[in-house]
Amino acid sequence: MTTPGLRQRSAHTDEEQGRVRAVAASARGACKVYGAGETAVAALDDVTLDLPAGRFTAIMGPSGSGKSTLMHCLAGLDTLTSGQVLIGGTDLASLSDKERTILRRDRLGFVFQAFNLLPTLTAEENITLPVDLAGHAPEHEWFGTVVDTLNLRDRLRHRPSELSGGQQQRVAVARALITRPDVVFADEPTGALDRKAGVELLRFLRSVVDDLGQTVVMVTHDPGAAAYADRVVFLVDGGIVEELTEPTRERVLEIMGRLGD
Ligand SMILES: Nc1ncnc2c1ncn2[C@@H]1O[C@H](COP(=O)(O)OP(=O)(O)OP(=O)(O)O)[C@@H](O)[C@H]1O
Repeated sequence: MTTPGLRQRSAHTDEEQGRVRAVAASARGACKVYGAGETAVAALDDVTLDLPAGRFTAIMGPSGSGKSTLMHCLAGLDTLTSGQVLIGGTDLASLSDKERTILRRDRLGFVFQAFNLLPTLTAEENITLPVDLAGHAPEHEWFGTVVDTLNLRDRLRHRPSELSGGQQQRVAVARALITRPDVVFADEPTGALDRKAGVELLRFLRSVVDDLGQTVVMVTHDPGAAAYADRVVFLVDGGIVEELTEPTRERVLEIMGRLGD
């Protein structure tokens, strides 16, 4: 996989201008323990992390290092044992279950390895589902921008079974973006795609960040995929052990080798 030029453009611009970015989401002293007593597992061990707005962050680490747990806790899909998660300044622990569900629906987007599209709905209906469920009308201009950025304009009337895997995942990304979320969480988004479709999807995710100013966080095992991010955070045994800005596949591979994956 080649390193895209677009990523370097945004990273350099930031550096040159010394710009301080807003934080879209953060974890503060985040700990998560599963089980109790002798069988207790510390899946997250004092993680403090800021996710800057308008950036693409990848989370990597060996199997069992806590990547999914971190993403699930950041996204309010799971709760911490101690510490804090803030989404745009809102402490998730201060919300009731219902408020947290609404925050997830209105302010976060999700893309999973399996596309999770509804088979009976068209691509357009799948994309607008989150706003339809919230009882809002889709913003036409934003819908058009998202559809054009993801090159889905001529696929809107197709059902998922009439789309390639890559196109289905682009519909899933468009659906994640339709509410203009604070953060899009992507869990192995290229895991079910062949190499070519995977590269294409990563380029689209890059342009979602560069052209639409969205914030993307991606868990991946693939060093080539991580190289599309602005920054890679490496977890081992539930803690952040290393960070890399302007990653290349080679640098990511080298660090992962050192971390024992
Ligand atoms: N629901 C659970 N109950 C008990 N232990 C859990 C649970 N979920 C995760 N764990 C444990 O927490 C640790 C971190 O798991 P997690 O799934 O976050 O790692 P990961 O880095 O995403 O792994 P992988 O790359 O294999 O998906 C592991 O030791 C795992 O066994």
